[in-house]
Amino acid sequence: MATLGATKKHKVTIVGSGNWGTTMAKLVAENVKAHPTLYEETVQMWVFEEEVTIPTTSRHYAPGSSLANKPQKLSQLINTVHENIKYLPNITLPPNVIANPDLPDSCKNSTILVFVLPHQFIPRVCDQLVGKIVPYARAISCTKGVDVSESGIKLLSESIGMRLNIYCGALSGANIASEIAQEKYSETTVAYDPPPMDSRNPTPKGSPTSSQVDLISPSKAVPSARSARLKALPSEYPPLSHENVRKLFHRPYFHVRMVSDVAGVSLGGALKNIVALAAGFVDGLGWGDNAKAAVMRVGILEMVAFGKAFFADSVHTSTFTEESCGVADVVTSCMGGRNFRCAKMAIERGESVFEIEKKELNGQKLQGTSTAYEVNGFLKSQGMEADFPLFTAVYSKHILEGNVKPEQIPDLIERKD
Ligand SMILES: NC(=O)C1=CN([C@@H]2O[C@H](COP(=O)(O)OP(=O)(O)OC[C@H]3O[C@@H](n4cnc5c(N)ncnc54)[C@H](O)[C@@H]3O)[C@@H](O)[C@H]2O)C=CC1
Ligand SMILES: O=C(CO)COP(=O)(O)O
Repeated sequence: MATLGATKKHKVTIVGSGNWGTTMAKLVAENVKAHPTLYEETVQMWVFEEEVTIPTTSRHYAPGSSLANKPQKLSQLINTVHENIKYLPNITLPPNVIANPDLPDSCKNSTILVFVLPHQFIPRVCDQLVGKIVPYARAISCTKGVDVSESGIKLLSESIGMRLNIYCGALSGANIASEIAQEKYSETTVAYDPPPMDSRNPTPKGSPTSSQVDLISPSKAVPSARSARLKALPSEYPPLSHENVRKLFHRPYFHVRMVSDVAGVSLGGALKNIVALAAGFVDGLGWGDNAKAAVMRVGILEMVAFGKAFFADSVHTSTFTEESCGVADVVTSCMGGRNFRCAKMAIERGESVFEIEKKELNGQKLQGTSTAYEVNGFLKSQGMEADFPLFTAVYSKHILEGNVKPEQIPDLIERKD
């Protein structure tokens, strides 16, 4: 897409700086540098500030220095050594990543906000940004989870969009962050359904009209959520077409497929974390690959069924089967994801997943446990727990602590018809 007439460039902020957040900052910073007509050269990365001490195993540990063994602010350390030694150790960040602990300041005048936070922190972070961002900003949610409240279930993209009155797409895929940070090949799916006023493309045949698209419309699952009117992206900025959004994320080692199914992409990433816990439980019992495959098969069916039941108007089933954010993410997460690894360790050591998370993840957060809890609460409210036996079994075992033993999973997920 040509940038003819554009006099401004997009400013990008990564909202989050964990394992995936820092990896995102790295690859986006590489891309803004590669596309200087579209994007400003520096990328802000909001850091939830904490004090860290450089571990003796770090390449930045200098025994005699005044900073050795002294707690330092994580944001300052990142800007000094160009590494997030706590959440993404041993990976050098490009110098155009600027760590910033001040949330509104990090997002000031940014036209693109990339949300990469554990999902439980999204509401509070968004609330702090209300009125502090440009009204025509656009967001992409890279977070995996859902937002369940008394009013129903929302995708995180919906939740971010509604809280901030902006458009929000989603990025999700078979994406173990540490592999991507090391520039090992992987694929991802970016769902971005740009309003025609952003893309400045002639509206393709069969597409919704401008007046339909410039509303943030909640899915049917949230009947009471409000709709908000989007503010057009000023014409001084390059259009946010699929092509230009792709340029922000695509790297030679990180291949992006653009789609329009925001609901499918968001749901796949959220629900696969429940499946990964189940895979960890059966692996922890020493049951081997066949058991894991059985759990994955049932989990994928429940993911599709969940989309059809609660997001029927928006989800395309093919997103789960054809794109990286569906089956491929289930596979990688059930082989090496944190949810899988912690669930497996929990069974092997006879401890709860929560204890393992605290002991083993050094501040990183699991999303499967809270998602299992939230999805179960929603299913219960719909009287549909029995329709999702795998999601229900994971919740029963690990949130209610011992109602169900992992050995019971095969019987619980067996179809009764
Ligand atoms: N790590 C991975 O391989 C991948 C992660 N994701 C998703 O990305 C999202 C973010 O995960 P990661 O970047 O891996 O984070 P992480 O789990 O590595 O780190 C936790 C982050 O939460 C922050 N934090 C702690 N307390 C906070 C608070 N009160 N308010 C705000 N932030 C707080 C910490 O500073 C840290 O940045 C999750 O939804 C995850 O499922 C998606 C794909 C890959
Ligand atoms: O989402 C992921 C891989 O795509 C990472 O999953 P975990 O959070 O379980 O590590």
